[in-house]
Amino acid sequence: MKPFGTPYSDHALKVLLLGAGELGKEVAIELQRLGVEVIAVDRYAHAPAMQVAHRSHVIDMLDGNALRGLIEQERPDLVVPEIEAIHTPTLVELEKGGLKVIPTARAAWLTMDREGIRRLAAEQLGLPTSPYRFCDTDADYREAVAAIGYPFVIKPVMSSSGKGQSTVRDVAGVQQAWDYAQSGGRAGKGRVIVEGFVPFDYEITLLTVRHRDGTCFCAPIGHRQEDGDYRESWQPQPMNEAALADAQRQAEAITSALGGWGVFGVEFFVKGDSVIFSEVSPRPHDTGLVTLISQDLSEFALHARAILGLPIPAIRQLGPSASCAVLMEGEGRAPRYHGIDEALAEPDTQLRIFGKPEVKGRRRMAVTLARDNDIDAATAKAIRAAKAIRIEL
Ligand SMILES: Nc1ncnc2c1ncn2[C@@H]1O[C@H](COP(=O)(O)OP(=O)(O)OP(=O)(O)O)[C@@H](O)[C@H]1O
Ligand SMILES: NCC(=O)N[C@@H]1O[C@H](COP(=O)([O-])[O-])[C@@H](O)[C@H]1O
Ligand SMILES: [Mg+2]
Repeated sequence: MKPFGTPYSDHALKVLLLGAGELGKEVAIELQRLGVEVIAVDRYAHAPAMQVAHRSHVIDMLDGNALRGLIEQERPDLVVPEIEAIHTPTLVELEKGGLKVIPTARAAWLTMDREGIRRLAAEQLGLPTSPYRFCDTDADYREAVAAIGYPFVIKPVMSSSGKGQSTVRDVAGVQQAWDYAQSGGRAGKGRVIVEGFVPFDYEITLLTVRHRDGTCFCAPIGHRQEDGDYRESWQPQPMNEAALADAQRQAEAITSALGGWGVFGVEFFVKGDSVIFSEVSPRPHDTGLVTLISQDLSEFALHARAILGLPIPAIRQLGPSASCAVLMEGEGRAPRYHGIDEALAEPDTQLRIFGKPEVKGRRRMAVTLARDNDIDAATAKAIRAAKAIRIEL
């Protein structure tokens, strides 16, 4: 293996993070600990990962020319996508010329669009999924609704964190859900997916790590979502052996089809023994923030090790744990955080404040982490800590 260099020198090992949010901030910290030079990129200044990177750039990552220009200027050893909204065809092109993209440019391209990953999972690999249809027009949509029936979930094909997503229970909600999907996608108006609603018992994220010595799995993470965005997550989610084995089999199938090295967040719905694939992130997952307190190597440390070609001989569980997202709603800049002392008063509790410079609408600003004797106690403790925090604009 090549020796690691020194940051700011001409032999530095350079990582370009495309997306500089809270997940990238933790990846940047882990890379820094290994002496890697980290360059953070996002659409706005002072993004969380920029605050801990060696250097940063503000560009529109959906602009192929801007993206190409920056990569040619920085000449990184690795490009690490942190969000989906990137001009991935440019990454595919540059990869042909030798650029290394994590996990692969094709994986970033396929997963930025719900259609790419759904067709790969359901039609090529035969994984069980909800029934689905893709629609471009109002007429397609009406046909899809008739075919799929109620309740259904509609999402823009390009969106994340529940943006533009609705669950529709009867005919009264059909039009409003279409209008919301047309305004909530990151690429503006366009294609949507209509999915049959899966009446699951619980849902999980199975963090799957592809590294130089093979594939390994973290213990399953259970989570609760509201408006398509995660509120609390906990680990380990109890599962029967058959369901866990099936989830691991499906995670292995989808991640090996995507290829490359790194952490993947594979999302499943579980009903009884049946495990239904939902989607996959070829990068650390927000519900995996719990691993900051539940594992000796968090999902961010695992991502850093995997992408650098380092060994992962073991992942140690530290005990039942939970995370709770701290959201803020409103409009303004430079918020103040009150109640941090109260939030950290109980043992085995931690907090990460992301340092986001601005709020417009609803935004995740921090996360609380807790460990306890069981997942219910850990979740209740993480929620108490989150409730203690008041964010003032
Ligand atoms: N077909 C479905 N049936 C039942 N629930 C669903 C379905 N699709 C989505 N959901 C619910 O909405 C949540 C968010 O959906 P999904 O993961 O597809 O959105 P997302 O915008 O990609 O979110 P993220 O980027 O945070 O992963 C799911 O975790 C689940 O709780
Ligand atoms: N579900 C995906 C997810 O959690 N992504 C995380 O949120 C950031 C965007 O936050 P913002 O919308 O507040 O800028 C992203 O950069 C990533 O860290
Ligand atoms: Mg999801």
